[in-house]
Amino acid sequence: MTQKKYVVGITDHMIGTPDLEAEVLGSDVEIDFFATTDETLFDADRLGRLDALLVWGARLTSRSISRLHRCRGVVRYGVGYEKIDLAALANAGIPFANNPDYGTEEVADHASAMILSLHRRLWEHDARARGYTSGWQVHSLKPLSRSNRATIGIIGVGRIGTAVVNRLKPFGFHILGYDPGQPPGHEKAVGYQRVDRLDDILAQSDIVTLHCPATAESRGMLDADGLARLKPGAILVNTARGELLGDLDALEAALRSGHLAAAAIDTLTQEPPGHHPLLSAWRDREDWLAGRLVITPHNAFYSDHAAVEMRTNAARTVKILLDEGRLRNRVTA
Ligand SMILES: NC(=O)c1ccc[n+]([C@@H]2O[C@H](COP(=O)([O-])OP(=O)(O)OC[C@H]3O[C@@H](n4cnc5c(N)ncnc54)[C@H](O)[C@@H]3O)[C@@H](O)[C@H]2O)c1
Ligand SMILES: O=C(O)[C@H](O)COP(=O)(O)O
Repeated sequence: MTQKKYVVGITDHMIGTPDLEAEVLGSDVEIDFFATTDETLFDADRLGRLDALLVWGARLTSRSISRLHRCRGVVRYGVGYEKIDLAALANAGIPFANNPDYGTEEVADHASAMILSLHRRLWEHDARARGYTSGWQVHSLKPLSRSNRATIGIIGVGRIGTAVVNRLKPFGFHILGYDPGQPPGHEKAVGYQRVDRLDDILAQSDIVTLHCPATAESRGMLDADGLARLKPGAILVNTARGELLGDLDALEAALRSGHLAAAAIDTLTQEPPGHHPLLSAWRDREDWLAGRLVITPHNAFYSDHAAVEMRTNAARTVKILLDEGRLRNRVTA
């Protein structure tokens, strides 16, 4: 067997077989496949041989980073990078890149579908219609506002937030956006009303949808305190990161009291989720919660097309790094 020029590590089992990556990386590259998300199982000698590392769900801490002796770059398959210790990578002199564009349309579709179905109270109507004993239309729930009377608050108007604005504007919703990272004028270019304080967007929106990353600043922005600042009867959609919410106790209390009318979440702090009374009520379709909590398994990004694009783009980023010494989509701490 001929000696390969480079060794690229790929995590993890969610990939299945790294065949697409092999095709993009070419015959110069040996792939060392770490079929796990458990970083503690990454073998030190194997890490030490890598010229580049491509990660998906695995956490990457100084434990593994200190063993990447010859690594020229780490690339993440996804957009979010809260599981990557960027400071440790910077200390080790290893650049990092994410994969920003592959699933923007899918996440925007997913969030918009959640918004529209909770706004129309579809799942609550479904639950009621299934259990009806007399009458039919009398089961229409109230309140149920026309879309051009409802306000949507978008927190984080980046790629996905902007795509959500573009999808929902034609329905007539009034759209507010809170994003301190966007320059003045962004709101005109995209077509939303800028709000400069988090508290204001929480207080003014009938529906709040989260599209910002999990950072030291944004973690817990909708904990018990944040939820209390929402308009009574608001709807919450979270396709960004579970860490933006507080614990499930706070979400349960807000749903039980009715302060939060409904919530749809694609991302949780713990995935898959453990045991919690709120999750049991959701699994058991308890009457008080029926149709008011929608949970999807962190698949907002997924379509068959996005999955191929994600893997191909991420592998191409590694290929460019190895061939040209240039890391595209570089992210700094
Ligand atoms: N559920 C999924 O499958 C899935 C898929 C892709 C991305 N995501 C999540 O969605 C997030 C957004 O992705 P994107 O591609 O739009 O990223 P992006 O970088 O294009 O946009 C994020 C925006 O959030 C803003 N922001 C940062 N901190 C903020 C804060 N504290 N308050 C308000 N705004 C803040 C930034 O200025 C930026 O404009 C990602 O960070 C990731 O966590 C989830
Ligand atoms: O950040 C992302 O791109 C999405 O959330 C999907 O990737 P992840 O599930 O690996 O975070």
